[in-house]
Formats: sequence, C-alpha cells, structure tokens
Amino acid sequence: MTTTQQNTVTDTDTETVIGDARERIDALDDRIIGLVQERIAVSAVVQDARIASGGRRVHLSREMEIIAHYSDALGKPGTALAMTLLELSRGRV
Ligand SMILES: O=C(O)C(=O)C[C@]1(C(=O)O)C=C[C@@H](O)C=C1
Repeated sequence: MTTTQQNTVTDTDTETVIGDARERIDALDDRIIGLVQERIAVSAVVQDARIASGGRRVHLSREMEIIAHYSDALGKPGTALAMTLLELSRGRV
C-alpha cells in the first residue's frame, strides 16, 4: 500500500469517526432540547401554583440553589447555563 493510499484510508476512518460522533451529538442535542422543554413545562406548574395562591412568579432563594447545583457540577459555565434555563422557564426578570 502506498503512502497516498494509507492516507486515504486514514482520512476515511477519520470522516467515519467524526460522522458517527456528530450523529450521536445531534441525538443528544435532541434529547437535551426535549428535557429543556419538559423543564419549562414543569416549572410553569410550580409558578402557576404559586401565583394562584397569591405568590410571585420568581423565587430567588430557589434560583440560587439551582445556580449552585449547576455551577458545582459544571463550573462557571454552569452558572450561565442555569441562568439561561431559568430565563427560558420563567422569562426575563
Ligand atoms: O422552583 C420554583 O419555585 C419555581 O418556580 C421553578 C423555577 C425554575 O424554573 O427552576 C422558576 C422560577 C423561580 O424563580 C424558581 C425556580
């Protein structure tokens, strides 16, 4: 096998690895989006119940717990992710 042929095989393998991994990423992203949509719906149940009983939409101490949970698990970007999830779930404050 010549060097050029070896490189061709290697390039094909690389494309297969990348293509397969990207399919898995796309499938994971679909599941993550589904989970985010589910989170938004469950959060609405909590907010609606609180508002119906005379409370407010926003519960800051609970938000601090959620942000801490994400930042403990994922570091500083976890904070941004938690804040994005909260904004998606209760709108902008
Ligand atoms: O856990 C609550 O009390 C909620 O209302 C849910 C939720 C959330 O999406 O996590 C939404 C708004 C509140 O400010 C805090 C948290």
